[in-house]
Amino acid sequence: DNNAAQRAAQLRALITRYNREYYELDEPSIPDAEYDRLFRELQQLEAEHPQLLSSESPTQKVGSKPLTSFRQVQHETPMLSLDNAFSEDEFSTFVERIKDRLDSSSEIAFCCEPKLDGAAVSLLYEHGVLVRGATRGDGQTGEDITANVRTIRNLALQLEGDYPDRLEVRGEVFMPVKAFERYNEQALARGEKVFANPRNAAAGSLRQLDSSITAQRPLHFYAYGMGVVSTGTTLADSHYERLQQLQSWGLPVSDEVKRVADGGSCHGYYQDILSRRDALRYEIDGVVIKVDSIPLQNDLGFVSRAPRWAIAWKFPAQEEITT
Ligand SMILES: Cc1c[n+]2nc(N)[nH]c2nc1OC(C)C
Repeated sequence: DNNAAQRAAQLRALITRYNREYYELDEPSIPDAEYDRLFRELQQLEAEHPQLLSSESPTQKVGSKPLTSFRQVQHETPMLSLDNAFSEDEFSTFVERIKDRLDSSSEIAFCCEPKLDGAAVSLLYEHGVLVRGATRGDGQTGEDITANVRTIRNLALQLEGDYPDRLEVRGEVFMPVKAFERYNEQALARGEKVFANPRNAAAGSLRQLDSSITAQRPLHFYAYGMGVVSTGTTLADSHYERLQQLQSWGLPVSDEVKRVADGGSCHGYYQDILSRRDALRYEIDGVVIKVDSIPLQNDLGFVSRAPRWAIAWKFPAQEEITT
């Protein structure tokens, strides 16, 4: 609406002037915190009204003074961590414990996913528009990295289909291996810092205060779950089908996700992904096995911050490649 457009124009003029003061006159007329507030207000306006976004905006140009800190975000539902299994026996114990708790003799379906070695994020879409990105932080409080997640190469800024009014998507931001190697080569040639591994590259790029630097990093995203979803939305009662719903709304999900009929079949999935580990476009450090039924997940609940209904089954550590 046009008062958003007027406010955005006013902010662009102010920030452009403060950039000039900061870079050319080296005598900023306002404190950093005030500049940060205005800059974030413009970023937020542009996130909520994509039509206001222009390449001329100071939020899109390298020359803008970087933020001095990130704002905090309180996750409406905690972003959980995962218990680990390091062997077949430990995984089998996980399955047996679930069967005992559910007192179910019938088989339980599981959703099997690759465990990407990147950085977990929460993405909030309102009326189909990406309005906020946040790091996991401590699970309760994360950092607002909206400007940075907007630079992710394969991310929909606008959803499609019959998406909910309000949808929080959770997933992993990662740097594909080839892009990581290319990035490091170029950084080395420019005498700049190289990253030890794709996980550090993704996490480091997301925590960049200057989003125009993040924009130069080839980041990707795969969704693996939902956070808050507006009431009245009909969601599948299968995790696997919920991931398909996310795909139908235009969100990327790894094509290695599979649903299997019982705990025994997870071993085959683990071995299959392990055997193809070096051929995958992204680094993984295991697989994540989840009870597929949402009602059963709710019956099982969580222990402290890790769900009883999911486990990360980790691979043996790869011999460290030294770059
Ligand atoms: C922390 C986490 C990480 N991952 N990674 C995948 N693929 N799924 C997944 N789920 C997670 O947590 C949910 C089980 C809540």
